Amino acid sequence: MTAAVQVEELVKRYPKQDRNAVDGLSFTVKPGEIFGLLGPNGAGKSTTIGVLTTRIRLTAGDVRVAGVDVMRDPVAARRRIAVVPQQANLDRELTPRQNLTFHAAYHGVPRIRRDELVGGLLTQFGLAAQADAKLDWYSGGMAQRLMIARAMMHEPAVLFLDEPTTGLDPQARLFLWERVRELRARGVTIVLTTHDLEEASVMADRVGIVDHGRMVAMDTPAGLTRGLAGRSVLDVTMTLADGDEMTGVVVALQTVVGVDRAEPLDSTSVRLALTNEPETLIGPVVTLLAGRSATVTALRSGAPTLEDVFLHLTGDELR
Ligand SMILES: Nc1ncnc2c1ncn2[C@@H]1O[C@H](COP(=O)(O)OP(=O)(O)OP(=O)(O)O)[C@@H](O)[C@H]1O
Repeated sequence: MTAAVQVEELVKRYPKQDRNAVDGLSFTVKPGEIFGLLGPNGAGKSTTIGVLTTRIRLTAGDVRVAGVDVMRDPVAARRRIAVVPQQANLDRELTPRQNLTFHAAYHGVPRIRRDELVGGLLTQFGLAAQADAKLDWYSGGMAQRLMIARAMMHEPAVLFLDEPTTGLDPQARLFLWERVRELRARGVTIVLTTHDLEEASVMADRVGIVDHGRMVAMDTPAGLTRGLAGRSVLDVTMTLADGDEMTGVVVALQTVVGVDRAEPLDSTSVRLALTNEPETLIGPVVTLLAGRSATVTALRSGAPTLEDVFLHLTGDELR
């Protein structure tokens, strides 16, 4: 079976830069899969998507979408893909229906097929009632739904979604996730870039974590968290002594044997990634905090999340 996306040893070096933005990246996405591409800022995700969507010329490597080589035949590649950017780029002079039909016409979809598709997509994305209204009053959620519906008008094999639910409320997010799953059920392959690790773990069949232009891990979300087996987490909520600061507490907790990493969750709580069982850490942690005159008000242990995997692999320094 032809892979929906095939990236082999991709290298991209921007002009006048002394290092590669993408540095020998390889991955494959199967047809009908939702693949999440994750990574810290500057890791090389946008550059990779730019190459896949023919916007950026690669320096070296072999990149194919739906079997088409993006360098050899970018026009054919563009016919097989659709991109939904993070920023709304709808035509506000047009109605939602016109946004869809004009897009399809631009892509050479015959009128009969356009008319067949438009009604179904407006209904699927919950936009049928406003199909002929002015776009001006569209909410962020509606605009995002319309952009995905529009992207589907030329029936792409692969859909690229950049941060699809950033800024949406929980209802809008769930609605969108459901629609994206429906597209997958119809055989559309989805490549998702996101900083929302919950979105990645809920939505993606597989996740690739990129750092410094390389793939540092690739598996199902469950497989990635299993990889941190034995590394449970302990969330500690406390009242600090007057004059004490969370940064100092975090540094101190980092020194406790069995604590792999400590990171502040907010001004009163810290998450500890553990290499030992949580029960064995409660005593030392409470004692250390008591020594700083801090009072522990809540303790919660749990399994690692995709966020823990992400931080474990990419470190916690700011990029
Ligand atoms: N047009 C450009 N010219 C020069 N360097 C660039 C250009 N675009 C990106 N870079 C650099 O390439 C590297 C990868 O950037 P890229 O935007 O692909 O990362 P990213 O993972 O998408 O980051 P983010 O999550 O912040 O969007 C960064 O070091 C960035 O500064």
